[in-house]
Amino acid sequence: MIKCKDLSKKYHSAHALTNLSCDIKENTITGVIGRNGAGKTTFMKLVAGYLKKTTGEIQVMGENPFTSLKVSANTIFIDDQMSFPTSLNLEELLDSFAMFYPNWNMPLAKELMTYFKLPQNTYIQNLSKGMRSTFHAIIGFAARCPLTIYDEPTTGMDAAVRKDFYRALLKDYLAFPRTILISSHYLDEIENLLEDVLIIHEKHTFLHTSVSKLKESVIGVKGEKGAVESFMLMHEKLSCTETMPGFVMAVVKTSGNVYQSKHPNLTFTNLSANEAFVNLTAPSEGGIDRVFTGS
Ligand SMILES: Nc1ncnc2c1ncn2[C@@H]1O[C@H](COP(=O)(O)OP(=O)(O)OP(=O)(O)O)[C@@H](O)[C@H]1O
Repeated sequence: MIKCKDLSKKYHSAHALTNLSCDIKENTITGVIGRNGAGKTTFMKLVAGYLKKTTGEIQVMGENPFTSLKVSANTIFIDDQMSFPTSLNLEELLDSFAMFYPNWNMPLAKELMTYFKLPQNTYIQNLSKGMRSTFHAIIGFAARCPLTIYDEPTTGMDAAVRKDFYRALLKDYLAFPRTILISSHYLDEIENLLEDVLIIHEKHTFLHTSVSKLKESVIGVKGEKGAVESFMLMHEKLSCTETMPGFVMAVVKTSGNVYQSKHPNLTFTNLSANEAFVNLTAPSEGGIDRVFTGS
């Protein structure tokens, strides 16, 4: 569905994305994950054809998305910047979407509006931030576009609405499989939804893999400082914190199985996808604590 090779984008002289490569299969849900400013929005806007690449290759549905009617007719991009005519109420907006999107599912849109208590006779400018995001999400579900891109779709949603949104996303995907890209800073909330993650770090592809492989790529090791330090000699250390005097908890990269029986004096823990991501992309040892050292 999406193939990129050495894709780069510059805004004037500023590099927003550098040599990103990936191959995203049809009918998968991929989390586009990265720290602030990593290049996620830029990547997704290139995929949607909203931006023109600077160099490299990008093909979506076999075409250059920037000049492709096929891509624009089969893609929806949901973010908090969507703008609509303010003279139309929500019901009239839904009617207009039905004209744009061939797979539009009006009964689903109306049921979701009722469930999320969005009055159809109100206007977009009268919605709160979270309600507006919910309305955008409903458009994403009901449009049923073969390529559906959500850029931080849960902005402003409270925890209960976010939970419902994720559940609705999964249910709707199972009912109508399509290719979904979703960027979020809440990887811990969405990791169960995702098949793959595309981690963009410092403006290029850092990792494109399954969620389970991401989790397997790191491990937590706890124990007496000396024992952990000897273990770390054989593995790439990502972080190490003292838990109590003489004892530490480290996170290391693993390239294969680590057997507890071979290290009886250490305790190994599996990390969540989010913990793995945070450790793999941590800026430097010491983190924020370093800023306050001595101040
Ligand atoms: N219109 C623009 N002009 C100049 N630089 C830009 C523009 N848009 C984005 N950038 C820069 O490109 C880089 C990538 O931005 P982008 O918005 O793609 O990141 P992001 O991963 O979506 O960030 P966030 O998680 O904070 O939303 C950043 O360094 C940003 O400052």
